[in-house]
Amino acid sequence: MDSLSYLLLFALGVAVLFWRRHATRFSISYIPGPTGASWLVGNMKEFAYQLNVGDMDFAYARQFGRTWRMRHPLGTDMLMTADPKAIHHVLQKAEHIYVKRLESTETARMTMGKGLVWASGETHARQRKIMNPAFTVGQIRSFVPIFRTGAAKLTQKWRDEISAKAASAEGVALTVNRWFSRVTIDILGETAFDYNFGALDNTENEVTAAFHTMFSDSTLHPPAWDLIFKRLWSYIPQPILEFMDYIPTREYNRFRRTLRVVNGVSKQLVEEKKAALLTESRSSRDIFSVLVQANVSQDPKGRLTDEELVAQMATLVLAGHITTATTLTFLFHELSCHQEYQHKMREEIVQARARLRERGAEDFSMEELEGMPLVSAAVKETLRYHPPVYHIFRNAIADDVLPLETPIKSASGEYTSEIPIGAGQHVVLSVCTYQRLPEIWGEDADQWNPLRFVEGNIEKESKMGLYANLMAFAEGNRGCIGWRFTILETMAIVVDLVENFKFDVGDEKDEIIRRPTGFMSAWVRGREREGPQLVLKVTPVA
Ligand code: HEM
Repeated sequence: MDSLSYLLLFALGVAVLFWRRHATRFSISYIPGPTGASWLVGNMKEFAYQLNVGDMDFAYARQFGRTWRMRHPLGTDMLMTADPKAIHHVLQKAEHIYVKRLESTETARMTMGKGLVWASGETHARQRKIMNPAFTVGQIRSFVPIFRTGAAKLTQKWRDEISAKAASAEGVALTVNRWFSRVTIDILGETAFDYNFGALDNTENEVTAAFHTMFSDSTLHPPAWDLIFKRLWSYIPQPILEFMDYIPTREYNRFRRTLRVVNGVSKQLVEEKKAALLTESRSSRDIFSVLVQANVSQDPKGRLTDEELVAQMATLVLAGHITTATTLTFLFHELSCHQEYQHKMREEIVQARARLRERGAEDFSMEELEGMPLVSAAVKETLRYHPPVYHIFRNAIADDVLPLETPIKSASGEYTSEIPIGAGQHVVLSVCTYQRLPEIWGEDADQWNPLRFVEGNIEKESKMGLYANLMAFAEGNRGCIGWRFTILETMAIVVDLVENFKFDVGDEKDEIIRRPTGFMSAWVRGREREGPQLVLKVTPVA
């Protein structure tokens, strides 16, 4: 497309936007929120450029309460909420009204293809029905040995690395986030396709190389024109939006390059697996085999096409590895800052290992991993305090009334627990703020304290989300399909690493910040040029 076409598309979008804006009978401009934003970009620069993910939300929640308004580009309003009742309504009760924004689904299409994260409506229901059997408790249980093998391999790699660098009692500095990316991608290869990506063995693996820093290369510090351009997507018909595949900018080039590499590998694997399933007598348990089996047992209309099968693989590799690697990164950052807790966790694991030996068992089962209270609490608390998906974006496709637990001042000045919502209204669920509400998590909600999950009654008192009262995995029909997978995988890795190594802060001077790169990621303040990193001092435990 040439520049004139872009301009026409832009003008068309602006015209539609104005038409929609004037046509709507609903306005949320009475809801308190920051003032002084530019008409063109709204508060979106502040939103996308915050130094530390969540700082902006926490400040506004303190100033305006659990629900506030922000300006979107071109003079429109966006509703932000951390109110549990509103979140539950959007994701569960009225999820048919609050659908994913085109901006999110198009980004998903460009990065993962037309798989589960992209799909909506009936296509989503059909895809999800076929994907669900691959994520049952029984299926995840069968993956535990793979998680443990990945963890053992990482442990051995670190031992080799440390010996090569002549370990001293002081330990050796390792850039742990890169290793977490590699181990999680290898585990996904094994569990999803029964395939070895070889990321732990080979730093130059094409898939890991494509993913490495993809989001920071593409989404960190978006230019103003892109923020405005994205605002128009909701008003452009979807088939026209697919022309964005030809836009030659940093973000879109990077997405295309990564999807090309991942699709190349996925296509080859899909062909190989389909052929193997026809000839092999044993039934494989990897996700792809389960998918193909579930697919053939469906009536033809309900089946996934080959293109959709390839897209599911790219979806799982992307959605499944970056999020888990991020959780591991922040968990070990916190453990290195909380030595006492780390020490207690190690004792818990050593005792569990002793019980295992007494029984003559070889390795921890799913139940034994889940039965370590301090390990489990550290995983939950990290997902609470550092949720990799910190915002969930939705767009109302019909008029509705949003219920609130905490009332706000209405347009007439009275307090109300209901916000009239017009079709087309953007709603952002602030997961990071909900997970810091002192009324739910306690007065120390602004601190990483896993003991709240050991001593408190959080999970009994409230029933939000898929796991531990957290919104980190969302909920409803679009809630994370991989939540059990990631919890068990994280525990399996943490147990091995904490049993074998002691973790200390790499450099006391480093301030670790959470940059907004699609998912949040760990960076060192002042050294942003070096990309996402967490360097820790790692010392083998005798
Ligand atoms: C700490 C790790 C993870 C976190 C925090 C996380 C979080 C989320 C969230 C919040 C959503 C809903 C997004 C929305 O509705 O806008 C989601 C959806 C999804 N997640 Fe995860 N996820 C994690 C790990 C995984 C893993 C390991 C897999 C796969 C192996 C996975 C696969 C998916 C898929 C396919 C969806 C789309 C589900 C649908 O729309 O039906 N995730 N995840």
